[in-house]
Amino acid sequence: MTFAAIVVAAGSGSRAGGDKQWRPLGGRPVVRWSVEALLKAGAEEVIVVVAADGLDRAAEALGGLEGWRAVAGGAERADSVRAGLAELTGVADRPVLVHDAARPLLSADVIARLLEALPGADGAIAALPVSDTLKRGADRIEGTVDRSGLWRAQTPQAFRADRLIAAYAVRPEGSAPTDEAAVVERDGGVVRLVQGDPRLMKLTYPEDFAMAEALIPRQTRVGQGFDAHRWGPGEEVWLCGVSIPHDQTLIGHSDADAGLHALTDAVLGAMGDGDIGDHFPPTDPKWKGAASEQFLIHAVERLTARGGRLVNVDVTLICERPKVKPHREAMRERLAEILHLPRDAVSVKATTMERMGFTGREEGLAASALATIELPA
Ligand SMILES: Nc1ccn([C@@H]2O[C@H](COP(=O)(O)OP(=O)(O)OP(=O)(O)O)[C@@H](O)[C@H]2O)c(=O)n1
Ligand SMILES: C[C@](O)(CO)[C@H](O)COP(=O)(O)O
Repeated sequence: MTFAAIVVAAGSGSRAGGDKQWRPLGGRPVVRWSVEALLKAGAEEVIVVVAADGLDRAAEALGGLEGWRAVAGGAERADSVRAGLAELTGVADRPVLVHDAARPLLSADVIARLLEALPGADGAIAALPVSDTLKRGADRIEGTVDRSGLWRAQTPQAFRADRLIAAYAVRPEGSAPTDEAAVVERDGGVVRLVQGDPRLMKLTYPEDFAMAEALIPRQTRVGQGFDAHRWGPGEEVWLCGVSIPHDQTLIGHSDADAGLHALTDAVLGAMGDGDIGDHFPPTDPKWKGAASEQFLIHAVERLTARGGRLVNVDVTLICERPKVKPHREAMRERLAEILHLPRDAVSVKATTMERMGFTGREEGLAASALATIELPA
């Protein structure tokens, strides 16, 4: 079924500390989640209603998406919805879904349920039955409210466009309606209740962001990295971010910390984001003698920008000498610091090759690493 959508994002978000629609959630601006979900579900046009000074921010937050346009809203939510309705094009009896940008975790299932429920009614809204006992009062209980038949209204709320426009055209005295269903009910319309979704929670208070982050569906991925460097004359070697006195050093364009290089590749690998050479070409003089920590930090920053997080890392150093064990805890501590991980999520191990191969002959040292990450699905 074809439909249009209005995403209202013109509020000030004062209870959340301001500007909640532009804040990142799982690596994407809050407003982008719903616009993407509606476009993916087949919305022919999505009108995004923003504050008068928010048009540039909308362009930035929704860059790369097609099928939406922004329009300035008003002082009350109802004014913003009216501004969105005025912008609609297309057939008058087409369904329109009105949705709060502040409810980012919108699923295709909820959209489908609303569109299925609409024929034969004036509207349908996503809602959840009240499941807690309800009390009335201020600092002490004045009564217990019967919760049977009570629902918590969510958005989207779906209507035939012409029906909603007609209902909003009536402007009775009194406080502004807080949702579309109230407007259509007041106008004598029949509005159906459709099963909502707890994940459609409205971001209202600062603490709601942590809750929403936890509700984002994530996929777990594993990346692997391997690196080797040749031994040469020197007095110290850098391994996993720690300097170890030694009678040789590892030769490389940077500080040749093979442990950090393998780990950087493991993080990039888990993201499908190329390898360390793509991001820090060895031909670039900028990286000559560079501390390899910055390569790993860069990889983790790219992960964070995509809304991802590291779960654990595991590095194996392969060499006959130096003995790694005396430095292992310092390496774990340094990696835990760089990666903002608890120590028990960081493992550093070492093995010899029993004098076999290039590490056994002490021509070079090798390192292999695994990284587990979580990315928004
Ligand atoms: N004049 C307004 C007021 C609200 N909204 C939108 O309506 C949705 C639900 O409103 P609410 O969560 O209450 O947002 P704010 O009004 O922004 O929050 P607050 O009351 O804390 O300032 C939000 O997506 C908000 O951007 C809007 O488009 N125009
Ligand atoms: C529309 C709404 O999300 C339904 O629950 C809600 O009424 C909007 O929030 P507000 O705080 O009342 O503006």
